[in-house]
Amino acid sequence: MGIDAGFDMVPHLSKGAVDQKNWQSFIKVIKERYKNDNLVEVKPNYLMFTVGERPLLPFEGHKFLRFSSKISGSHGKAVEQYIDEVALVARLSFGSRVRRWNEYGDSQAFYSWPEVSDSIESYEQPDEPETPSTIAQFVSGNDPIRELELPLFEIQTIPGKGKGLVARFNIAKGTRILYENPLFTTPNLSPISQMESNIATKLKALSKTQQRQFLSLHNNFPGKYPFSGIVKTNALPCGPSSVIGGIYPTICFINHSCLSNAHNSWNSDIKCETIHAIRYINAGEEITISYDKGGPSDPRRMHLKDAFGFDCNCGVCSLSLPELQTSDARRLRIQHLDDAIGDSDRVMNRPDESLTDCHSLLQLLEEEYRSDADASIARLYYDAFQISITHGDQARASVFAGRAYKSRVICEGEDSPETRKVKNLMDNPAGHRNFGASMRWKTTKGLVPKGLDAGGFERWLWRQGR
Ligand SMILES: C[S@@+](CC[C@H](N)C(=O)[O-])C[C@H]1O[C@@H](n2cnc3c(N)ncnc32)[C@H](O)[C@@H]1O
Repeated sequence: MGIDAGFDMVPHLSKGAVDQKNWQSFIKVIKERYKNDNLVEVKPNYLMFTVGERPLLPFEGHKFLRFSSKISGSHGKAVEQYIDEVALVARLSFGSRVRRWNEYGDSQAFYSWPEVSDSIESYEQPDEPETPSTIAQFVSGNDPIRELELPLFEIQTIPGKGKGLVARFNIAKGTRILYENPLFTTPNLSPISQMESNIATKLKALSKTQQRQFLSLHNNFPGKYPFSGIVKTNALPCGPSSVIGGIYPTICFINHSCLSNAHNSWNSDIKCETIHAIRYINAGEEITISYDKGGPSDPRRMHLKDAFGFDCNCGVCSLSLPELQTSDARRLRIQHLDDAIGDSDRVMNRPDESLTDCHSLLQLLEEEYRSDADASIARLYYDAFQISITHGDQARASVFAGRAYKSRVICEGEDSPETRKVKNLMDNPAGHRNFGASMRWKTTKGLVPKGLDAGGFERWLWRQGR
């Protein structure tokens, strides 16, 4: 039996410099205090008090919600003493943000247990470093530009490309830059005369302002079918393999780059196209998305010419010949690995090879796209999830789904149906339809190892050295 007791940090700390500095000083004091105490262990990402329910203090303060344990048994007194001491030091650093509570006392715990256990799970893997977009955000962790809801971009003329969107402020990775309902959606109809009359009918149903917005969009295919030309130049598919295209008043001004800094995605719940920054974008920089699916430069440029009617002059297409050859070789290998990973026979019969391919693909994506490959990386981690869960490995599957979730949040946001799907699978990997097809790698979710350093964790995750 026994009672739960501890303290919560309310509100929790931000990623801002002030909170982080205070947390580091707090951790330093705690480390110093317990440096000769063999019940307090220093792990790669947290301090562990090896009494009671083994409460932890993470090194990343923004993740911390609660320090607590059940106070019972022969160690009861010792646990209580640790909680008292740590709470006292925390109070000196964070004042009334430190809220003491116990199960039978007057003061209640602030956070729910699922929130706390999610936060504790996140201690295992450190976050990627982020670059704040303003000084205020650097100091306090809050983003005043977002709070004031200022538009993050303006439409400007871009040399050689017509109009385009340019960032007005520094934009942090993962920021939703804008989202828009389509003016209308349309399938790609044939013959083109039918397409033209279908669009004309849709246009009639729009307001005058919306009609003007449509007619002001660029047309790379002028001639007998002007409406179809505008649609061909500007439509974005409503979903990765959708044959329906959407036309947007602002999003259609975003130009293409083969190494884009933003990602477009159709959110079927809110019926909007969303644009997210997939890397840090500097104020004054052009915001770009990718109109195609990658691949080496010749077929890629041919596709852009055929489908959208322009010769791409982006940074990748303008590389020197040796650099372009290196990029092409990587992109070709990316395509081959992608195809090999999709082979379901291999997933079933030689899953270790499929997983090794996922790992190689991850490294290639990071080399070719640097940190800007979140959409491809989300897909890759989802593939690794599927390989693991097909063979009953819930532990690795939950980690892969967690990583797919993080990447989806960056390029689509928390409210995307795809993001929610991978989040559910992270919590309940066995809920996937392939679970149980084989039990060759059977594990439970609780078997994710704890306390490994980053290299050791990756070797475990990718089943290396087995
Ligand atoms: C959807 S529109 C983008 C907005 C367009 N720039 C405008 O002025 O309305 C697509 C067209 O923009 C131009 N464009 C987009 N990306 C480009 C690039 N990387 N290089 C050259 N032209 C580009 C091409 O004319 C393309 O057909």
